[in-house]
Amino acid sequence: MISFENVAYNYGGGELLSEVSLRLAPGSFHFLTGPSGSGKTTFLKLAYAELLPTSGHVTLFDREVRTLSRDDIAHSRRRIGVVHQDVQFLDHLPLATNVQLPLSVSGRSSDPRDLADLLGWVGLGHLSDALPPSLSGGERQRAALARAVIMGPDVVLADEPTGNVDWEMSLRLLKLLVELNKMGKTIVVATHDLNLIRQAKSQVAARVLRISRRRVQLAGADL
Ligand SMILES: Nc1ncnc2c1ncn2[C@@H]1O[C@H](COP(=O)(O)OP(=O)(O)OP(=O)(O)O)[C@@H](O)[C@H]1O
Repeated sequence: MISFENVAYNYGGGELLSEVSLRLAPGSFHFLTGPSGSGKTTFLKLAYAELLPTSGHVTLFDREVRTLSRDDIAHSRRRIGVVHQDVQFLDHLPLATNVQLPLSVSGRSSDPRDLADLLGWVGLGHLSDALPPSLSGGERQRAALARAVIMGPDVVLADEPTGNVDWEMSLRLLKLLVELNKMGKTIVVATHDLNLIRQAKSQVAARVLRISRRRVQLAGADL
């Protein structure tokens, strides 16, 4: 699905990530953890070709990102749903319109029943007409997840999806991500929350990637 081969990245200062080689296999579930500022968001941006590696190779769906045209990148991105750390909505538009925005932007029509099903799945069916500023943190995160999957992506990348919510809501979001994985989607969740990772391990065969001293390594079972 997505692979990194000897990837390094720097923003112009010192190297932030180096010698990153790994493969996110279809249907896999990975957590990505590491201290604040270690490069989790940067890793995710490399994984959806928002950033190109300084050196090494990132391959998306069997194609090296540097060989992709702008259109190819847009096409690949449709197969990747991203839940950003800093969830943004268009505040003057109702929740349902915000969630279906990726479809409208790509010129595809949406079946109102599919949208209702999706909002129901994330537990926001009753809030489809609500404006984003009226939503709680957990509601915003669930709306962001719905928006990330509305195009039917193969891969979901979630950056601290439980960053600003309580434990109960974290578990609810985790359950949704696990359900997506059971539907066959490849999932990567960047998180600081080791309790969430421990909790997930009883529900899904998740692997844990840890960023430490610029390297991304598979963590052992000692979380
Ligand atoms: N556009 C940018 N230009 C320059 N430096 C950047 C840029 N974006 C991020 N950085 C720096 O790169 C480092 C890694 O940032 P990144 O957001 O990837 O870390 P993170 O592990 O996701 O952090 P957090 O857990 O706090 O969200 C940080 O020191 C950050 O300040």
